[in-house]
Amino acid sequence: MMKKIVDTARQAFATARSRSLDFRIKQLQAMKTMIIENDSEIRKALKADLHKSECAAYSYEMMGLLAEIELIIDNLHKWAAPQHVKKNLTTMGDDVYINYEPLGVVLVIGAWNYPLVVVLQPVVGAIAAGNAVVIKPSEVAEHTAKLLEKIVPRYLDKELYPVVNGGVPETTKLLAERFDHIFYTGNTSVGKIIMQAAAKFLTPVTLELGGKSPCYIDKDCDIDIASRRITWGKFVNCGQTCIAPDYVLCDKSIQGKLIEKIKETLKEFYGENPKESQDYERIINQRHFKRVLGLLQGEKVAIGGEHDESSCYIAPTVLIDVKPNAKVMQEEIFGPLLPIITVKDVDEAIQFINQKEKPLALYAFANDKKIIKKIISQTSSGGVTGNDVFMHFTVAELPFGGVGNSGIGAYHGKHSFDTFSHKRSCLIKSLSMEGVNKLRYPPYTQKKVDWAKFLLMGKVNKKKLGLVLLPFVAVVAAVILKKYRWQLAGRGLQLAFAVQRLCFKQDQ
Ligand SMILES: NC(=O)c1ccc[n+]([C@@H]2O[C@H](COP(=O)([O-])OP(=O)(O)OC[C@H]3O[C@@H](n4cnc5c(N)ncnc54)[C@H](O)[C@@H]3O)[C@@H](O)[C@H]2O)c1
Ligand SMILES: CCCCCCC=O
Repeated sequence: MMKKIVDTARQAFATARSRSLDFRIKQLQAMKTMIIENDSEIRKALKADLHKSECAAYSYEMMGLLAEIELIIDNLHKWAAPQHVKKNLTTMGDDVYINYEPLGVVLVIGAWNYPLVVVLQPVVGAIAAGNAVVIKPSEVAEHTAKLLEKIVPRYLDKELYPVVNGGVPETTKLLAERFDHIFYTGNTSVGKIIMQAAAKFLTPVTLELGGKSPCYIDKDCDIDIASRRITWGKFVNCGQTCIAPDYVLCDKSIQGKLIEKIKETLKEFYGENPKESQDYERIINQRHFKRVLGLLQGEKVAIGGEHDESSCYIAPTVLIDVKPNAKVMQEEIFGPLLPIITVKDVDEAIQFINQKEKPLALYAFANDKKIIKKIISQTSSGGVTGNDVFMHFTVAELPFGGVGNSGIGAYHGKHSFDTFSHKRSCLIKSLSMEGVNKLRYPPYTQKKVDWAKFLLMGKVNKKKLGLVLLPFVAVVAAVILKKYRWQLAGRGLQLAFAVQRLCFKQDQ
């Protein structure tokens, strides 16, 4: 069955219909219509999967997707146009450009936490670049996965963009097929499985993974503002956001104030009891509920800690005086627990961050921008936001992706188009001017090498460059001295060529 789906997509790609820019734009417009016409079904599915409110479903999933589609539609002609490049003296008369061409059949595998946008946003980029795309939503967000399987074929070309649902066995079968690119969003261990499967066919991969994204708060900082921004970023979607601040690093002297402000903010955001708030999501399933709860064991709870297994509810929870070797510090939390670890200064924070795998995001709050710049220059992460959370993710011009353990490659906006395109180097020469090519044909002489150096690399010693230019200077001088122009020009040229020959001979 998987073979048939992939073969059909490949045959459809071979018809070349997905290469036409008009076709791509029509498909993207159809996807936009799909989201608008199925607005309420999408919101219902997201509610059923993660208890997302109607507003959250729109703001965190649909809006970003619609904005991405519009951005791509508006810019596609410009991005897809051949890009002419700077030429050297030997290619001056040629047509030299980069041609953006589709890769072929792409596999997009999505995760469950933002099950609409993390599946469809890469698909938008892949369609824009002219590919066929096999779409594999996460089975863990089953309502959204089923909805996508139902609605995508109603709007998009069925052969070029099939939706395949299923769990590990189905994905394993899909991965046995040959693709021209695999774009995977999910955890790091499965990322390694994907890369291994891709290696069999030398298929390039984009791996959008996760990790423990640190959040440093300098003691000289507006704690009130920092707490509000961090509380939002940590607890939105019940902590199940790839770029959520995973843990806080701060001076012990501000820990108390931080707790107090986070408590106040939680009350403002979710009321006295977050369980009753329509804006507070749930853990995706019992397996993840148990995993997250397991990370709480033995820790000092400063805020929250309440939970209810039957509804997969875990209250926004803050842990204090957490030891660096605690269980909660060994894996990405991906749930509503915020450990605070105290450090004595920014240098200790940097050291702490650098001892761990490179994270997907990094946050730093400080009044003094130099401290933020210092952290940026002495650490590495997929992206950084200073004095806020998430914001680098929202700028389409910035590539979104990880580094090291948090991922390979990036997407969003033009970066998505690039990810799913092959940049083909093209040069078209005329069949005339064969004389110029003598330089590259045997028999080779030092004179030819010197000319090649000059023409290709612009490499010539100043003395020699002066001599090369001498004939032209002589001509100009002769023109100025109108009276003797032809005689002088002739003599000048003769003289210059004689000196030049002498010079090249000496070098050989
Ligand atoms: N970088 C990003 O953009 C981004 C976005 C969302 C989530 N994430 C990360 O994803 C992780 C959470 O997602 P998850 O991994 O739990 O999602 P998941 O369980 O939905 O898995 C992701 C996909 O991998 C497939 N899969 C699972 N096991 C597999 C296997 N053994 N072989 C082949 N395919 C398999 C699933 O079918 C699914 O489609 C977190 O680490 C989070 O940080 C990253
Ligand atoms: C507003 C943040 C959305 C992030 C979605 C991708 C990561 O989980």
